[in-house]
Amino acid sequence: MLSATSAAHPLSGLGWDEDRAADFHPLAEAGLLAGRITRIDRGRCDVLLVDPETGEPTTLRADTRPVTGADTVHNPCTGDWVAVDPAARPLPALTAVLSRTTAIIRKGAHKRSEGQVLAANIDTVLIAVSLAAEPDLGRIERLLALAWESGADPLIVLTKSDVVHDGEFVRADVEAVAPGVTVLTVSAETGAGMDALRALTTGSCALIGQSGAGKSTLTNALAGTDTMTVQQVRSVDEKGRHTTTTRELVPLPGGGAIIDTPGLRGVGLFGGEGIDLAFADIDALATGCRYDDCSHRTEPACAVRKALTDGTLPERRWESYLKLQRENAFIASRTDARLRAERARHHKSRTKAARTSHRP
Ligand SMILES: Nc1nc2c(ncn2[C@@H]2O[C@H](COP(=O)(O)OP(=O)(O)OP(=O)(O)O)[C@@H](O)[C@H]2O)c(=O)[nH]1
Ligand SMILES: [Zn+2]
Repeated sequence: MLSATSAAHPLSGLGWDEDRAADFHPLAEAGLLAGRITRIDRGRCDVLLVDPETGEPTTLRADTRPVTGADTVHNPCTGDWVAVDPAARPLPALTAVLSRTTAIIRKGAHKRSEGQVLAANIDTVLIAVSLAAEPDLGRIERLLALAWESGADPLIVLTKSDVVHDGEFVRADVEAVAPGVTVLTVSAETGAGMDALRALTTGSCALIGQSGAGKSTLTNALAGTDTMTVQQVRSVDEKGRHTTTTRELVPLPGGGAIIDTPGLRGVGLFGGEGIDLAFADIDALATGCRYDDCSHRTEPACAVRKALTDGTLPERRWESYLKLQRENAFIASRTDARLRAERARHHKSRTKAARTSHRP
């Protein structure tokens, strides 16, 4: 499991470093243990930490409720570094979630304007795309925006290269929609490309992508284990059934760790900076427009429209960009409205409390 090469700290392979240790210092003084959440389900989580008696890594089941509240983005999730009170009864309990360096956050389900955290404290977001089906470039752009927004580096992994002959062509198409992002072609089946992938997954990684993209198979191949259940029946339409139901962090033999996530169907974005990074080419084009505030609609000397006319910027990509921008503006407005409502409520209850206290 965790290699013994990390003489410094048994969890350094998982990203425990001096900064985190410094953050944690006062909590350690209070008798709490530092650990990383490897999986989480309904009020409980598994935390990988160092057993204070043996000095060896061990997994402890802990209660997440003391640090769980209405603010979904700040609730503990897989990959979080946490403080555990080992003496809590009837179960050890989480008492704090350390601040995150990165986090993949998507828009929560049910059209609510809150975020759902898929994975925390990762260095690389692996976007798995199956070569067995026609790649959906729009979906890849969306996942790239989600990945960039997390603060981690995206890496695209085209899976199942053994089932196609035109893998290199697809790779060129995908590279064209992923400026600045490495695109690897792999087969977990034959092992092709897996060494290159291993070389790039030495830190903490999270795998995202559609159901059936081969995420669990990749996780198992990288981890050299069968921790994740792989879909047994492969559907003809490649949509697959959802096999992975929980996000799990699996330590990798060469150091580092991988978090497998359940297949994502519709991914709503939560935050817009990732869009700008995913469409860095459009950003760069826009600097060539005559007007700084060009809307790229009717202004003269618009570099974006020129690129659309001469085909340098494909219409599909431009539409995809506008769509994500619109969606993000909508989310931002809803989030602000919710925050405004919250503040108003808070204000109202404070005013009411003040009035009551002034009445006889
Ligand atoms: N031929 C071939 N099949 C593969 C490869 N990798 C995965 N598969 C198959 O693709 C199917 C889906 O793989 P999974 O790993 O379960 O996909 P997943 O992305 O984890 O799916 P969810 O857990 O539902 O999100 C399984 O039948 C795998 O055997 C590969 O490299 N080559
Ligand atoms: Zn313009």
